[in-house]
Amino acid sequence: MDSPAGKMAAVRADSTTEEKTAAPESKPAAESVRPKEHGHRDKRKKTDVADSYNCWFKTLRSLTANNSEYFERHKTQYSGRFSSAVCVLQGHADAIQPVLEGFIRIAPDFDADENTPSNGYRSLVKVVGTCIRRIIHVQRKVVNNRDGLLFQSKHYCLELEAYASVLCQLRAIMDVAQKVLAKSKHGQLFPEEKFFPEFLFEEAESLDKECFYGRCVGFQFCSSMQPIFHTISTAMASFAEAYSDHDGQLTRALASLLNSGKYAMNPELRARTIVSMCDKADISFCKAFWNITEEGPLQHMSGFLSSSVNVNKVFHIPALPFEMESSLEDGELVTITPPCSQTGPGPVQVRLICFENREGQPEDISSPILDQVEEKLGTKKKVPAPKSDALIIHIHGGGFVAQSSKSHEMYLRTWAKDIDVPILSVDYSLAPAHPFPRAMEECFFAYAWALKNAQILGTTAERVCLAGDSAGGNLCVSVAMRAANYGIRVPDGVLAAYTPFLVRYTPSPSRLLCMMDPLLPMGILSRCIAAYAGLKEKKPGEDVSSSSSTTSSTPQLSTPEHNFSSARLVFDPSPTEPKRSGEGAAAPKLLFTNTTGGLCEVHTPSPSPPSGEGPDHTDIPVLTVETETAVIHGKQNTEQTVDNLKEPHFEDIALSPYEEDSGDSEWSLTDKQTEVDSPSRGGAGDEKSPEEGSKQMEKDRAAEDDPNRPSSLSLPSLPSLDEISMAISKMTESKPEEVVLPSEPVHSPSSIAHVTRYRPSPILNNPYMSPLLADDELLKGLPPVYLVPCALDPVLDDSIMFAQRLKALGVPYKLQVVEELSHGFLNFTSICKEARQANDLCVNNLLEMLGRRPRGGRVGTPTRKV
Ligand SMILES: CCCCCCCC/C=C\CCCCCCCC(=O)O[C@H]1CC[C@@]2(C)C(=CC[C@H]3[C@@H]4CC[C@H]([C@H](C)CCCC(C)C)[C@@]4(C)CC[C@@H]32)C1
Repeated sequence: MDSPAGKMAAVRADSTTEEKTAAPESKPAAESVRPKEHGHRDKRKKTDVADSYNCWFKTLRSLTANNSEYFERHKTQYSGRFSSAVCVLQGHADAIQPVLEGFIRIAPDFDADENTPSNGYRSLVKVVGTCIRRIIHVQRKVVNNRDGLLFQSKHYCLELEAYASVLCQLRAIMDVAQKVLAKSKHGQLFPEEKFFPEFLFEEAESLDKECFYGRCVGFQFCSSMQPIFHTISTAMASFAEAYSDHDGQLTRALASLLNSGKYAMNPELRARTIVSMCDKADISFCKAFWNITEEGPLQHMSGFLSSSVNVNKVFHIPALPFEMESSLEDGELVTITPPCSQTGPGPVQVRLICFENREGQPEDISSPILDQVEEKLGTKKKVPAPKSDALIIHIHGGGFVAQSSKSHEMYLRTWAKDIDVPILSVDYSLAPAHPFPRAMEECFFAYAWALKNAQILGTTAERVCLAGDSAGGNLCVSVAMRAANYGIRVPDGVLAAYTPFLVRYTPSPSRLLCMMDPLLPMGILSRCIAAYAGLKEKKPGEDVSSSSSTTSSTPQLSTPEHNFSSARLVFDPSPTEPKRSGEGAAAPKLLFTNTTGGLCEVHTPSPSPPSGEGPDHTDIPVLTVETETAVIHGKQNTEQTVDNLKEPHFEDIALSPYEEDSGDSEWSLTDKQTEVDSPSRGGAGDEKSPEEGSKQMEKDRAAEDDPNRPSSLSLPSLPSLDEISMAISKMTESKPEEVVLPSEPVHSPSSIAHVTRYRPSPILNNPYMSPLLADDELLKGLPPVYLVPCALDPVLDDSIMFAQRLKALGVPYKLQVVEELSHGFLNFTSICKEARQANDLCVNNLLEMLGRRPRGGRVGTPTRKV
């Protein structure tokens, strides 16, 4: 087998090829994989970015002045609210502009490599830019329509008020981001551990997040994602209500269908429900909602929306130890023992998906229904297709607490058809019933078993890769590290889409995006961490010093506090050597090796996991196949005239939630932000000199070189309430009516009580839980890693920092940042064009790992040269 170093040479980057071939079709990632430009083009680009931002702020000011003046003169039912909304949001815009410029200036220092201009600071800048442009769009519509008889004054007023609140909270988030920056070392997106910033969590948690879940939900993403987020958040709010009133997944699904109308009609009510649910709901709510497509009428969705496959079977890998050849020493055998942590040994449920029935696969593995149909149509192939030479082992996401191979079937079937390789997806046991390291052990066991038993999966497994999204990507990397550590064959590549690599309560600029993320709100993320780590959530006022592992200084993984069988099974987090064959091979009944090869004594039989907590693990000695039906199938100034304002300018892009995205490059800031230097900001014309901000930062950067200064980076501070009020009163004398919009970021005292749940714990230092914490030796064993994060995803920084580590260690990697899409985009491939393009990118990565030609001749040899 090729050594990782050998493979590295084979997959080394030729980003120019990639750019040329990928750009037209795969917009989401192509922008961020575009190589750095040089010379005059590069300079022009920097000026473009600076100009764009200047223009947006100028345009906003002009429109605000125009609308403000208009509504002062024309008194109508909503005129007061209009005046106050536009003035308040202008106040926030003025306050945020110098801060934004500061971030634009420092952001390039945090990129993983010069060809990938992406990190959490860039993302925050981008989000603020998008918000400003949406406000411009709404204001321009007001200017265009306000004199018309059919002018929907209430609608536009509510829109502007909503965006005023969003901008207000963005100010607060930028403020928290500055504090994160101040605690971070140069180039590091995560602050140092010794600065465990509880106060940051307090601030972050206490922000009023409702504005992000109402009518502006998902505003940061591309236009085609917005109806999706309106639907999901409506479903989430109605499910939350149904969840508290009913038991049973089906009744809840039906009740939420009935509730959905009111939440669809009332975005503010929806937002309140979601925010309150995120504060209060426990992990079982997430499980129930995230699994909604697995039961009831939605369970057949994938059948209609995705490709048909001939093989789609669920079976169990028996909990029996087996031996494998060592990849390190010829002839040596390594014993692979069944997963045993927490609940004792148990089988692992897997799903085999294959486009066609292949040689070696058991007879009954193809679909009887499909067989009958094909027989009738006379298309039935009597002879199975020959064995494939490749295998994909897939590990699904779901925050470690929910979902299964079934909920990810939609894109897996498409992969099975497009790549035409058997896919084995692992239904690992879920937290909190099965905390770390159970899932990792099961995935590793399934990986090793699949290598050993490849022939019955219809493959010779000459090329094998691991692929996972979100939490599943994390598990894939851990499995690959473990394979290297065990000395067994490592996969030929790992695909990790939007993956968390640091599963602990560490802030970062991109993580601040969870304050507004429709899928991964902060309250839910923190509960996923606690569930996976087996930590008990600390209730306000509760003393955890005696109850938890948090106070333990032992480096050993401590016992999770719930759902723990009486089996004394302790997982040693240190990456020790596995048991070699003949060194006391396991006796599966009572004594068996634990995950690291040490002997464990079982005192009680392993209980079956409760239903809904992962696969039903009854110990079965043979491979069993469950039959499941295979489904066949921008010069403007304040003197600008109204007419000018009505004219569409270069920055007048489609911003309405339901309007088609223009696809203009203005949308995609990342590629324009490559190496953004200090932009000259003299022309903005506002009292707060942005240059002051930049100079201040320059000083800070110089001071940063002083090794004796612990916190070195800082940005200009936000203007105070008084400054904002003065700015507002300068623009208008009118007082707000009815709605009082915040002129300073609002904190909600009710949620402060929940911050107590963020606390460090030794278990959160485990490298198999957080590969970013793995030592160099462990990471060096990894095969090429293909990272596909999303620019607007809370876990973006995880991939950026992981890529930085891999780069430093010489481990081949490829980093392609997907723009404008949310975390979980693979789940939206059948309903969103951009998600489909991003999926194509993942497919091409997989093809490449498997030694095949990429589809459409796109994507050359990608891995960055280190
Ligand atoms: C001060 C700073 C604070 C920082 C705080 C710390 C932050 C910690 C950060 C990282 C730690 C990592 C923790 C774990 C990460 C978990 C990652 C992870 O695995 O997350 C996945 C969780 C499931 C999900 C949300 C997802 C993707 C797709 C989603 C699915 C799409 C459609 C599905 C709907 C139910 C369909 C409904 C259809 C209809 C309208 C009825 C939906 C929403 C189900 C849930 C998934 C990502």
